Amino acid sequence: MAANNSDSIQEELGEGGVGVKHEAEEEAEGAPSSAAQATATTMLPRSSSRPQLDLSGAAIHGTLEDRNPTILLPNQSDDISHLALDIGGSLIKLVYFSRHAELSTEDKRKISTKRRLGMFNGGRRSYPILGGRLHFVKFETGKLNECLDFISSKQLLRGVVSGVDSPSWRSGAQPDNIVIKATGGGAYKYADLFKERLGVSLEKEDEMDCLVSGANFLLKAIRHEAFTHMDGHKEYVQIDQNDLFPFLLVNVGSGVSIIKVDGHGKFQRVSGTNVGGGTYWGLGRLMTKCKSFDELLELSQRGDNSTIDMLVGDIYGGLDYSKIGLSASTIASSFGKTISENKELSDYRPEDISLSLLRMISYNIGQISYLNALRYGLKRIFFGGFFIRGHAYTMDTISFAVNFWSKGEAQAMFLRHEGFLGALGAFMSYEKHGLDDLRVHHLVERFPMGAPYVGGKIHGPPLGDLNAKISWMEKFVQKGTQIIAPVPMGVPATTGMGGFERPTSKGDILRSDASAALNVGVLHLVPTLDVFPLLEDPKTYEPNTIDLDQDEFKYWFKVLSDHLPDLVDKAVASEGGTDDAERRGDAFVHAFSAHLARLMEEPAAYGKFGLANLLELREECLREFQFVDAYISIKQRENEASLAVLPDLLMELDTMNEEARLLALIEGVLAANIFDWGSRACVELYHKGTIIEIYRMSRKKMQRPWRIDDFDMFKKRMLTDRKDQPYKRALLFVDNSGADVVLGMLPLARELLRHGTEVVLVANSLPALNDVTANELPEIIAEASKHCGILRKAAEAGGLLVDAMAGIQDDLKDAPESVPLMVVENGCGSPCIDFRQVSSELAAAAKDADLLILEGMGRALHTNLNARFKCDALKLAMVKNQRLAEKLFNGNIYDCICKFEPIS
Ligand SMILES: CC(C)(COP(=O)(O)O)[C@@H](O)C(=O)NCCC(=O)O
Ligand SMILES: [Mn+2]
Repeated sequence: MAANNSDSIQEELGEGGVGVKHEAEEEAEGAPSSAAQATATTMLPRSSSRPQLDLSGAAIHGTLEDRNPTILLPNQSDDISHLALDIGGSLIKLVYFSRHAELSTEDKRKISTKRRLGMFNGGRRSYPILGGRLHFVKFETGKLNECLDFISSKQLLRGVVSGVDSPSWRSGAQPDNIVIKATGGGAYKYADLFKERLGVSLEKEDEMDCLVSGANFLLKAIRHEAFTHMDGHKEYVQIDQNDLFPFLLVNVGSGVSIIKVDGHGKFQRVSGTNVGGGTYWGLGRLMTKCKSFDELLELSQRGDNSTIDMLVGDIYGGLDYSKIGLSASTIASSFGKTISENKELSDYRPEDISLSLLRMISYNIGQISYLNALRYGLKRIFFGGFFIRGHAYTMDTISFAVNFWSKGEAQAMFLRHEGFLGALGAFMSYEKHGLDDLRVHHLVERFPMGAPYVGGKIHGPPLGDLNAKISWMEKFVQKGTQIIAPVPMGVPATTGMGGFERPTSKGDILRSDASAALNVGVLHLVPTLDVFPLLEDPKTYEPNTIDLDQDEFKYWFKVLSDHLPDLVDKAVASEGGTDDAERRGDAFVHAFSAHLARLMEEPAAYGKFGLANLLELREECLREFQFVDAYISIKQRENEASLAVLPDLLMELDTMNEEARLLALIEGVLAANIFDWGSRACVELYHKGTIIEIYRMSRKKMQRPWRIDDFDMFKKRMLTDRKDQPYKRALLFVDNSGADVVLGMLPLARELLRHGTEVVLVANSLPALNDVTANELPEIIAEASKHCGILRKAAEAGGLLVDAMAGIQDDLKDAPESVPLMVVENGCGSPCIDFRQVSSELAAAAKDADLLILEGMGRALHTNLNARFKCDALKLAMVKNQRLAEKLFNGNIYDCICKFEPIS
């Protein structure tokens, strides 16, 4: 039976603790020193893959009372590379790309590591675009001027190519030479206006071509793009790239196009119908006086179509027509009831009219689509176009029709970027931009603050200007409940038509498009992210260990909400505790809480969401409000304190024999993993002792067997079975700063180096809680190297000590060549790691690795506990959460996990 550390750890610190306040805690409560501040800003450059847009001067147009205020961003200064348009009958869809700032100059360490890893001339495709964001914006065609203003005010033409195939990424071409890609009928109709107003020519792209290439791109490059929607339940569909074609693509715009897609560029428009979104909007506008499509759609939510539609029951005196399987509530004839009643239009409720119209048109589209799928023997139908708008009833109705008539054989699927297929296709048609070769892991979806809180109309990308963002947040706080609360709806009594039963939608949880707008974030193009090559099977790999079902989500919602006050205190202090920092802190709390509330209401709102995503979302929100590194001073304090005792620890270890030392090293890693500022229980412990006291106590409690204890197996591999064949290269995924890395992982790295194993320390690219980052490691290693020849030689060999050791006397000149110690960044800014998206540096380092050591709860328990690799893997962590310990191991908080998974 595994030992239970929990009581003893609490007791030891509760009673035995000397009552000295944790040093880092003191620092965190006050403003950090200016030195700490300076380091915070100089040591941690913003990630090249996650830049901030400079959108100063952004203004919300309209009053605080507006539900959907227009936002104009006049001084957009990003280097916009491409812009493409789909000008439809009702809406103009605009897709544009903003390129990231130049990558910062590589430092010596990185260059040296890359050389060593053979990363130069690595044969990687080089993208003309190094990284950036794809933005999605829409305008009503009737308000074309707004679109033109938007393009010119945001200088979207600055980087557009002149001469389509020779992109000039930087300079603005003379307006007369500018050509932009456009599709849809408006590309013809409004060509002169574009020339006149903006001086640009529209290069027309075939609409069907664009729809298909847009859909193919989305299905290929975005992980959770397609989903089913039945009975109010949304489920993301994993698309197998090798089994995508053929499918039916139904684009429901003003009219409807039905296209059979057989491959990239291989398709045929097989049918269509003139009864589409334009019909709904046009008839609806005439009949209800609604001012916008969204208003009409929202009206339908409160409608009851039985007052307008003729039902089977109306004909059969309230009875079913059971002989042909029609229940009394089936719609026999849309709008049929109105012929027998002596009523005027004004006698009908606009809500009911809107719902009858919506049902009529959705069923019709579903039915025609099904018939075409039947015609060609297709099982999958993807629906796109702005008619759908993420509207639950529309999707349910279409799905119901497809399912009913095909008797479950065919499946209706929807796309999150449904309205932008044509515009994306036009965008893709620019040649040589390199986007055609993107894969799922190259696009990361983020949810910057601008995106979540718009009710459909944001004219521009997410707010990049901090002030605008905060005002937006403050505004959101006032409007928040309105936006995030479920839309109250009555369950309509009847819906079917021509043989359809009504969908059994859970009416009260369905919602309008207002918040479905959330589902489209901004796609970040991150061409440097790779699939980790040592994953045994990337296709079946699932990073998250536990499923965030409703219950689980509720629990983590509470954990993260409870942690917020403490986190925001630290974050504000890390930025000097100024008024500005306070204001940003408030905005951060509201933003993160709003995301949590949104997810609580609809867990699938942002695609398939696991605990790793939730923890990353918190970090993203902090970054969104420019909290660069909330735990910076805590990390520095803990590093200093740990480095001070490292020489003693190393000396003690060196007195042991190999076996005892290996055990002490693994114990050391597990014990030091207690320094985790993301765990509530641990943070409470820190009040009860100094860093060193807690570390000593934690070590003392390391009784074996641990909850999972494969140490003997690991020891056998290291010291007995293949002692003469040491591992060639070990990747050590390090976790927290301070004792965790200094007293835990570094001594273990040293031991591996001693065995002749090259060691690559893999650390976060961006800060997350108190995790150590790749930028911070070289300095820590340089400090540690002052007291340890093994580390020093290896660090020198790994190019880590370029300048840091200047002035230190060289007593190792004659020592033999050492295997190198290197540092690479993992590409993440989260406490967890998703091995489908890692930095190219890490992917290159993995090439010759035959041992992985994953450390910490985030990387080895929340994610990757069940991940299988192509080489030996050792997973080490202390479980610092009672519920997780019970759930995963039937154990207790502070249990330790040492899981060794050799490949043979
Ligand atoms: C955020 C963490 C995954 C970090 O753990 P680590 O990887 O540093 O070991 C962990 O602290 C955690 O799951 N915390 C939340 C649960 C809690 O407060 O108990
Ligand atoms: Mn951590």
